[in-house]
Amino acid sequence: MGRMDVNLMRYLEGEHFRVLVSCEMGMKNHEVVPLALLSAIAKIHRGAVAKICGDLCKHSLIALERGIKCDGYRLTVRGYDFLALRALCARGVVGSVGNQIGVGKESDVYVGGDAEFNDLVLKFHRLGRTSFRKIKEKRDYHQKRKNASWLYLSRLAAQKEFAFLSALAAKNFPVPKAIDVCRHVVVMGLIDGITLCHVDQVDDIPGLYHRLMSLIVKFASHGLIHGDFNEFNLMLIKDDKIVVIDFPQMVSTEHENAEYYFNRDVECIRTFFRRKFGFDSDEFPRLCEVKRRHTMDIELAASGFTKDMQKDLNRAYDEGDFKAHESDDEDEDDEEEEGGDEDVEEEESDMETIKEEDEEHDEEEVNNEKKEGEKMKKGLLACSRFDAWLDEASKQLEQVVKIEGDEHVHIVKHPNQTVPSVEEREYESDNEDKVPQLVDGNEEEVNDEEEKKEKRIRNMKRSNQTVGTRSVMSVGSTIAPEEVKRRVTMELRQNKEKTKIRAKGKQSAVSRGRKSNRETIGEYAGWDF
Ligand SMILES: Nc1ncnc2c1ncn2[C@@H]1O[C@H](COP(=O)(O)OP(=O)(O)OP(=O)(O)O)[C@@H](O)[C@H]1O
Repeated sequence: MGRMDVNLMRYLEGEHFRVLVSCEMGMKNHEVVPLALLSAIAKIHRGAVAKICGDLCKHSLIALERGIKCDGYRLTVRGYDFLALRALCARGVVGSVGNQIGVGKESDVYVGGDAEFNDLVLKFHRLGRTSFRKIKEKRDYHQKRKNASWLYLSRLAAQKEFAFLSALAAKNFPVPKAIDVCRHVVVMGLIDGITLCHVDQVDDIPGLYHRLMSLIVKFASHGLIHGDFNEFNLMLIKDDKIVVIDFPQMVSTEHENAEYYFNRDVECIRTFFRRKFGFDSDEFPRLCEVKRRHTMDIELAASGFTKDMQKDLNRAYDEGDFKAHESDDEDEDDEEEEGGDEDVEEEESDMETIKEEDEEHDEEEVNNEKKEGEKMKKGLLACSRFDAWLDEASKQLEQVVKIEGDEHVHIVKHPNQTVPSVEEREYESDNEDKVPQLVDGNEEEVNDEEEKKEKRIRNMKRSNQTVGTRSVMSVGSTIAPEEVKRRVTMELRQNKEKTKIRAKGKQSAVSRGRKSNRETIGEYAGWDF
């Protein structure tokens, strides 16, 4: 029994714990949590999560598991301990962790201290650890809660113990003081004594025997049967007083096997006294003789620790089976209806926020798609307008060719064109060469005479028509208008046929990652225990 090494906690940053919590959340529904899901839950970039996971793996807080269908991380026992301790530290309940003082079948018990260094006990429930490896063969995604997790069972055990400790202390039963519970850790008062199994000498053996039998009767009169009342779960303190430290299988006196459990408890004590102290007594209580005065069993049943939880836990204790709370369909329905504690609610709300954000993201995408669609529409519209314009232009071109005949010149009038001023006209005539012209490589072949003719006609037209400088088109080209039209339409068609450019490299990976995240999160049916 050594010391718990918690030094590492000092060096872990907020993001480390964020990823740890995400792993815990992911493990509610998954056997292993894929990196993509971790990143989605933690809302940290996948690259950063991968780095953090590397750190956490190095310190055995999580472990990378390679599955048949997918690789992913699982929270280790140490990681779960750290999560609970951190939360308890944050609450100001725990200030230090010391030596291990006890190790049971289903728990590790450490002595610790609060912020003022007052002694306390930290009991880490480890339910299912004995058969933990069994599940490895079937490691893969959970089917709802078909495969129980040790996280669930350990947490249940801790909740139950805390609920019972608090209730029993309130009725003046000799039990440790219940301080707090977080995940699988119960914080309770330290009992300064030794377990009965280690006691070799007692001053008043019959007195101790009677005190123990009275305690069994007191439990029964409150409607409870301990179920595991033996020398390992009893501690002897100053003045030979007894403290009960563990009650994993406490049942109601209304239980169908109540008598059997009651007699078993009585027999345990009788056998122990006979074996250890050679003390035998014919006086021992019987359940039928006990008068029931309180209904603690009913109160405890209503304390949030539901029947199904109890069933799960008892099966796990009885069978020592990791999959103990794997339930048949009927049970599962019940659990889904009844299950739910504060922690779960918190995590559900966490998940809801994640879902909401995802929905927002979806909406954004839909909006983006709409926008893109509109853009495309506009593009197409522009295209059809362009086609129309092209037809119009080519018609006009043909007309020009017809009208001008061998003059080769035409002036197009634009509806928005205004009549240029005299100065403009003079300037234009002076800078005729600078006017944008549609020309081709055969321009040199145009002889001076033709140029003069053009100028003459242009001046003539200007004097009669409303013409602007920018509307001037000089057709000195030898390319046939049909050919121009053909080339332009061909170019247009080619543009249309161009395949959509796909995002490649990093950008593509990011969008693929987001898509797969959404799909993975979509698999959740909410936290269901
Ligand atoms: N409040 C406490 N104060 C002092 N010691 C404690 C306290 N609780 C537990 N221990 C020590 O830890 C040991 C194990 O505790 P406990 O019996 O509760 O664990 P367990 O896992 O339920 O054990 P098992 O199921 O094997 O009986 C005890 O034998 C006792 O020595």
